[in-house]
Amino acid sequence: MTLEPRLLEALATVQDPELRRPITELGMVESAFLTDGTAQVKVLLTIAACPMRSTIEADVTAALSTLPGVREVDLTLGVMSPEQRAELRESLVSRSIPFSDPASLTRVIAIASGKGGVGKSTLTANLACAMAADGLRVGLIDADVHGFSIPGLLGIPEARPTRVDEMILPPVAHGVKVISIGMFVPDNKPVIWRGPMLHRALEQFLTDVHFGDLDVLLLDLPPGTGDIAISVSQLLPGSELVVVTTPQAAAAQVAERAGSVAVQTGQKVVGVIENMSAMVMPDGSTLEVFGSGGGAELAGRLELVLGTKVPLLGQVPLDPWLRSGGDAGVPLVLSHPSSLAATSIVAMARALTHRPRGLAGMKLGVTPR
Ligand SMILES: Nc1ncnc2c1ncn2[C@@H]1O[C@H](COP(=O)(O)OP(=O)(O)OP(=O)(O)O)[C@@H](O)[C@H]1O
Repeated sequence: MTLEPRLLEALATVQDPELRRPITELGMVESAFLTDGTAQVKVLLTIAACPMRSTIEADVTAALSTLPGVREVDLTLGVMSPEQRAELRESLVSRSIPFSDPASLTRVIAIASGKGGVGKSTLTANLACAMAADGLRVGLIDADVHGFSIPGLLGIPEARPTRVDEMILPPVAHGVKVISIGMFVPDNKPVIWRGPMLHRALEQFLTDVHFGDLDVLLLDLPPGTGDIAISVSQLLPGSELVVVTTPQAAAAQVAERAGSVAVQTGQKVVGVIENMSAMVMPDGSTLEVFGSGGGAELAGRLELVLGTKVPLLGQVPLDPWLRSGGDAGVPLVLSHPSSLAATSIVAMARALTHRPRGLAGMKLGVTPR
C-alpha cells in the first residue's frame, strides 16, 4: 500500500457523503501515489452498490486536480472486503445510544401533540430544515409509527437507508439526516405494532442508525400519549418535549394530556407551539378558522401541572403554502422563507437551539487535584 502524504492531505478534505467523515479516516483510501504528474488513487467504497459512487468520484477528482504538480487523476474505485467493512463498522457503531450519554452535546427534542392532524409532522419537518439551514447538524427520527409522513414532507418518499452490514446510514434531505419506520415497510402497508415491538424499533433506530455527531435530534412522535412517548423517555432520558396544538380550546385540553406525560417521565416540556392560528386574508384581515387562545391556554395549564415555566414558543398561521410545500416535499421555510408562517417557524427553531444548556448531569471535564 502506497500513500503519499501530499495526496492524502488533499484526500482528507473529501468526506463520505453518508458517513460525513473524511474518506482517509474511514479506511477508504487504499493507495495514492504520484507518477509523472498523474495521481494514481484507489478508493474503496463501503459496498458495491454505493448510491454515492459518482459523488465520491467527482469529489476525489476535484480535490486532487487542484494540487500543484498534478496534471491528471487516475482514480480506481474498489469495494471493501467484509473484514474491512467490519473494521469500519466497529469504529463507527456504538452499541449504546450515543444520545443518552449524559456527556452528549446533542439536544434531543421530541415533538408531541394531543391528537392527529394538528400539523405536528409538518412543523417538525420545517423546524428541522430551518435548523439545518442555520448551519446545525440535524437528525430527524420519524417515530410516528402509524402515520409516518416525514419522508414525503421532505421530498424523499422512496428513499431507503443504505445498509453497511448491520449499520444503517440515514438518507439526507435538505441537509437533515432522516430515518422513518416508513423506510422499512414495503409498499406503504399499514403497520400494526404493539408496544414492545415499537420500543425495540425505536431502540434500534437510536443504536444502529449512524447519525454521526449531531447538534439536534428531533423526533416526530405519534399523536397522543402512547407507548412511543414512554419509550422515548426511557431510551432518551435527557430528551425534551415540545407540544403542538391548534388555537381551539378543545384541542388544547387534549394536548394537555400529551404534555402531562412529562410528570411521569421526568422530561422537560420546553414549550408549546400553536399551529393553524389566524389566517391572513388577501385584504389584510384575519380569519380565526380554529378560534384563538389555545396555545397560551395550553402553556398555562402545563405550567400548573408541571410546576415549571412552559413558554408559548410561537404561533404559526394557517397558510395554504405550508400544506402545498409539504405535498411537494419542499418545506415552507425553504420555499417561502419570508412568509409569516416560515418566519415564525425559523424564530422558534432559533429559540429552541440557541438556549443555554443546563449543566445538570454533564461531565465537566475537571480533573480533581
Ligand atoms: N399552518 C398550516 N396551514 C395550513 N395547512 C397546515 C398547517 N399545518 C399543517 N397543515 C396541513 O394539515 C394537515 C395535517 O398536518 P400534519 O400531517 O403535519 O399533522 P400531524 O399532527 O402530524 O398529524 P398526524 O400526527 O395524524 O400524522 C396536512 O395536510 C398539512 O399540510
